[in-house]
Amino acid sequence: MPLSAQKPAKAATIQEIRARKNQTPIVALTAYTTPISRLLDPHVDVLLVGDSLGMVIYGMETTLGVTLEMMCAHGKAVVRGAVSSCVVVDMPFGSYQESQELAYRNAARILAETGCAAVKLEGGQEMAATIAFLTARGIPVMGHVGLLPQSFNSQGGFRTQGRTAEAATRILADARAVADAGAFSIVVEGVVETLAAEITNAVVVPTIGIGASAACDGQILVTEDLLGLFSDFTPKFVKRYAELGSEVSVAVGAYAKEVRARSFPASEHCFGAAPQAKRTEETTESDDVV
Ligand SMILES: Nc1nc(=O)c2c([nH]1)NC[C@@H]1CN(c3ccc(C(=O)N[C@@H](CCC(=O)O)C(=O)O)cc3)CN21
Ligand SMILES: CC(C)C(=O)C(=O)O
Ligand SMILES: [Mg+2]
Repeated sequence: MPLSAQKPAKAATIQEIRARKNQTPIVALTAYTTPISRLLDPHVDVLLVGDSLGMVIYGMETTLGVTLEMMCAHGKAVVRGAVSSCVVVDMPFGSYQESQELAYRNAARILAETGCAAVKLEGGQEMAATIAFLTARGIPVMGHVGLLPQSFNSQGGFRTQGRTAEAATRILADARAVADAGAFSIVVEGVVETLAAEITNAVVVPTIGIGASAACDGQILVTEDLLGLFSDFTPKFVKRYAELGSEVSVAVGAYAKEVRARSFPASEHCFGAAPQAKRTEETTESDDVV
């Protein structure tokens, strides 16, 4: 295959994202499937295959039940639809916390199976050594501090973080540790604006906020949230740019009504019977002309 027929190399994209510190904001969104990946790709810098897929497309109540197999399957689908954006895949709960070696094995599997550019993992100072281990061995890592959905049980639910001075100091130290360990960017989730600004000023890599104010170097949202396709909950930080859930409901309601009234399918949706005159002895049921 000639080089020109191949997708543009994504390897440089990590450097491009890293270089966006204090530049124009990084635009990021989640994607879990090829068609959504294709639709979003021209508009965004980063496509995150988030473990939020457990809640958004598998109906789980938290992200704790998401598996490596699910992340690999959806990661592969998103990479297929992405041309110019940098695809990052979340490491699921239990796939990286136990040891640096296990984290490396699972991150390498995600990169090898999906063709994504980087992985993301949740955690601050306690994950810094793991981030250093991966980045030193060729696996780009996006960090994630503040509200950590995989720490649902220890953070007391999906709660805004860093409200006390002590907590804010710890999260700032988390972000510093993750940046020092070699992460190329950091998701900052669910923290008050002053803390998001402090973190963004303190680290040399871009911060990508979700529920973390405009003080960050970029923004990310769950795509289904902004499209109005997910309504189990709507956090305060979500802005709905469309109401596709309502549109789906209207369209499907119209289809159901027409099927019941036998007005769908109409003649233009039907394969006409072959004209009698053209039928020959050798025509069989199976090769009937449509
Ligand atoms: N669809 C979806 N969107 C998300 O943003 C998202 C997921 N799923 N799944 C994984 C995590 C969970 N997230 C969440 C979920 C709920 C709130 C929430 O209800 N927050 C309250 C504030 C709670 C508090 O601080 O006490 C809010 O009103 O925003 C926040 C983040 C973010 N992530
Ligand atoms: C919301 C983003 C940051 C995420 O981690 C996810 O979608 O899983
Ligand atoms: Mg996630």
